[in-house]
Amino acid sequence: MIDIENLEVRYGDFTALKDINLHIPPHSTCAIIGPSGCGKSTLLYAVAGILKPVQGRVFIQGEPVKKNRRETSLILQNYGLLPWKTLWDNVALGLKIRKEDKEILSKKVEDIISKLGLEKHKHNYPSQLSGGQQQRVAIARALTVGPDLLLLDEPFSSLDAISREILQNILLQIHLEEKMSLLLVTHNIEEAVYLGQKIVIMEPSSGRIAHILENPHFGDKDFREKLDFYKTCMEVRKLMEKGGDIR
Ligand SMILES: Nc1ncnc2c1ncn2[C@@H]1O[C@H](COP(=O)(O)OP(=O)(O)OP(=O)(O)O)[C@@H](O)[C@H]1O
Repeated sequence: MIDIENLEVRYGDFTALKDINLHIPPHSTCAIIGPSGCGKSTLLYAVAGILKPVQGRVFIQGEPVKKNRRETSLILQNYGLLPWKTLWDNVALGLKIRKEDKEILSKKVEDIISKLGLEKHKHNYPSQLSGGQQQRVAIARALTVGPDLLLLDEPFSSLDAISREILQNILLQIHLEEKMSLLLVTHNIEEAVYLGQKIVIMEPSSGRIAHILENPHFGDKDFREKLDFYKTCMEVRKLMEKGGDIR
């Protein structure tokens, strides 16, 4: 699905990413974790085609990455909802832009609103919704266009622990049902371990990957209640604490 080869990204003279090599197979998930400023969002934006590398390449499904790839959906931290549009219209936005047939659009929007448990609020505006509901709307909007790759930048960082877990469950369910690949940036170890089939740990400040961990327990909806979950969280924590020493 995603192949990153020797990627280097700079902001002016500052090197934000260096020597990034990563393979993410089709229909799989990957969580990128590391301290603030280590380059997580930069990596996500390079995969989204928003940032151009100075060296190296990113391929999606064998094609060099380009901005506005139709089958890639990006969800940002601030949800990106239009405050003057209702929940229904916000969800419909991507399909309207693509000039989808009205009847098909309506059916797709209703289906996804129902899947994400938002029916009761469909005529409300974003300001009338909680943070968790707004995040669900952002996910619903991203899903209407049928992406094969969903990119998420700290999607649940502003939510309380329970709302966060509910949305993580929804995301896992959608991934398991629709087989869409997920690439997720997070600060949160539990989130990375629950949602990452592959967990990429970034070095604190060199812009490099410190470690890539395969997560054999990924996909178990009850994983959080199992000892292996805590063991994997501890493993990630230790690797993060070792920081630059682990390469
Ligand atoms: N537009 C920019 N111009 C210059 N430097 C930037 C720019 N955007 C990010 N950086 C720098 O690049 C580095 C990586 O930033 P990035 O946002 O990718 O980190 P991050 O790991 O996502 O951080 P956070 O967890 O705080 O969101 C940081 O040192 C940051 O200061």
